[in-house]
Amino acid sequence: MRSAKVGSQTTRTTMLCHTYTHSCTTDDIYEEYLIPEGSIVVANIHAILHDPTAYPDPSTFNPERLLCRTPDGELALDPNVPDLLHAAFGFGRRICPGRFMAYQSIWLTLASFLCAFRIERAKDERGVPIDPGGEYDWGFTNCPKPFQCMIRSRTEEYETLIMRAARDEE
Ligand code: HEM
Repeated sequence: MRSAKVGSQTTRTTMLCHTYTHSCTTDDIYEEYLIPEGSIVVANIHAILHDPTAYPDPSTFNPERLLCRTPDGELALDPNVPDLLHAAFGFGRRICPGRFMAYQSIWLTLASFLCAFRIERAKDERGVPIDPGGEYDWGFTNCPKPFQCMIRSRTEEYETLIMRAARDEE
């Protein structure tokens, strides 16, 4: 990761282009490039979050990369791994104002979901687990391509609760 002066802000980025988002308030130099005043600049968040020097083997789904053991043997967030939030919500004056709500909503949704459901690979007709493949669409934002999986409630109690909530919604 490198630092680039963009207008009056300092932005951590690996690639700049003149297409979208931040508008330079003065002429600026990034490496050998002149970025004239008024240029629109977008940070390549995908490249930042796939920087192999910060996140080795970045395309592998490996949430453990963010964890370490404390001297007491407890699991904790590894302070040596750059925080994903540094880049995911943008930068400077135009940083996403919904980031706190988004982050808390994602945390609550995932924690509730994982508490109530077990997610496993789907099985074929012979009972062999089907590998989801891990392919992604390409675009301005990337989503996984559709894949099969098996979602089951972890306990009968959860199942009753979920069925009751679904009935109440009808
Ligand atoms: C995971 C969820 C979200 C992600 C990853 C995300 C990411 C981003 C990013 C990258 C930007 C551009 C920042 C920049 O120009 O540097 C942005 C802008 C913005 N986001 Fe979000 N966002 C999320 C959720 C939300 C939510 C929940 C809200 C509102 C409740 C929201 C409202 C906005 C607004 C209004 C802007 C434009 C800010 C401006 O141009 O001044 N976002 N977001």
